[in-house]
Amino acid sequence: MKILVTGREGQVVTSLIERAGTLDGVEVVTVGRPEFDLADPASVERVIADISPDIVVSAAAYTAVDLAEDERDLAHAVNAEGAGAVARAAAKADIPIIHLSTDYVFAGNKDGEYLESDPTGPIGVYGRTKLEGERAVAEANARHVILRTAWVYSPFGKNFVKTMLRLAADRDELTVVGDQWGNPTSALDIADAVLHIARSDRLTKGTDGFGVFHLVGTGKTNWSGFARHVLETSGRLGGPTADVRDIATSDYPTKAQRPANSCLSTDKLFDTYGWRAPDWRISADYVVERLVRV
Ligand SMILES: NC(=O)C1=CN([C@@H]2O[C@H](COP(=O)(O)OP(=O)(O)OC[C@H]3O[C@@H](n4cnc5c(N)ncnc54)[C@H](OP(=O)(O)O)[C@@H]3O)[C@@H](O)[C@H]2O)C=CC1
Ligand SMILES: Cc1cn([C@H]2C[C@H](O)[C@@H](COP(=O)(O)OP(=O)(O)O[C@H]3O[C@@H](C)C(=O)[C@@H](O)[C@H]3O)O2)c(=O)[nH]c1=O
Ligand SMILES: [Mg+2]
Repeated sequence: MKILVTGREGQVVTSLIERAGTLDGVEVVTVGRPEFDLADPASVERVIADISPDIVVSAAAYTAVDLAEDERDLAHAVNAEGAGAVARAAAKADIPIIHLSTDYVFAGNKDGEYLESDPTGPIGVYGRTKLEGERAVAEANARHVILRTAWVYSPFGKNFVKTMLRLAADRDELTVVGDQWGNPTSALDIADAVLHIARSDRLTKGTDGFGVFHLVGTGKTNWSGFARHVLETSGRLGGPTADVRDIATSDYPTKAQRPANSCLSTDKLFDTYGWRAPDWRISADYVVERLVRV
């Protein structure tokens, strides 16, 4: 099976290359700039047609949440138009698409976990453009699996875990917001789920495996709880550590507003595909271990 993944150095694409390497009969081909630019729909169509994959995994996106507030047009071109172009090219080739989306499509004012059927209501440009992307994908290709994930970290690229470890190397105390709740998710777990779905009969032969699904680490925390866990594990392994002090969102001004609660229920994915992520602490420990033992 030949899987085309969009993006070259992103967390999810890098994790997919690593995890697919453990499987027989799975080939991952990555595409990225300059030949494949989501802001240039003609390049998207050309490259996907040339490679002629069995399935497309749409993992590339404009992910700079704060910068997106100032670069609305680019974020829209990449996350909405670009995603639509990828799904259209897959439809033309008569193959399914697995597309990555985000918890930031929700407003964050629900009590408890969001279901796939809950109303969306993004409160920032990034979330808004990702929601437009979901709609463009669904419209362009009936054979779509849209995976909303959240708070992604990994040994690769830029992410919150690496930021906390970097800051802890120079400071004794970090201040981190304690009033935004969500589900930390390892990109390596996302890769395992994507490969499981891509190889499942439900996707390749069935008709009930399409739609929107939530895919996040099991268990919830807030950003300060996440940071504290990461730095405790790191300290235990001899890596950088620091105390974490809870602050309020209002004490950490950012350009973009973020949801206060974007915890997602993963029952639909489990019921449909039989896959659930490990407890977020288990996955976080594995990544921290890799990061501090280099
Ligand atoms: N990071 C997170 O916390 C979360 C991410 N998601 C979603 O998951 C998916 C994967 O995220 P993640 O791996 O963390 O993303 P990263 O920010 O690590 O990587 C983004 C990828 O997109 C590529 N890219 C950006 N702009 C373009 C463009 N114009 N044309 C082609 N490629 C482009 C980058 O290319 P290059 O390799 O050249 O830099 C990179 O490979 C995204 O859809 C994201 O919205 C959802 C929830 C949380
Ligand atoms: C670095 C730092 C951040 N923070 C806060 C800011 C923010 O509310 C929270 C997380 O910061 P980040 O900038 O890493 O998070 P952010 O870029 O908002 O992460 C989001 O990225 C996009 C792509 C998604 O799709 C989301 O699921 C989510 O992962 O922590 C602190 O309180 N203290 C700190 O020292
Ligand atoms: Mg320190």
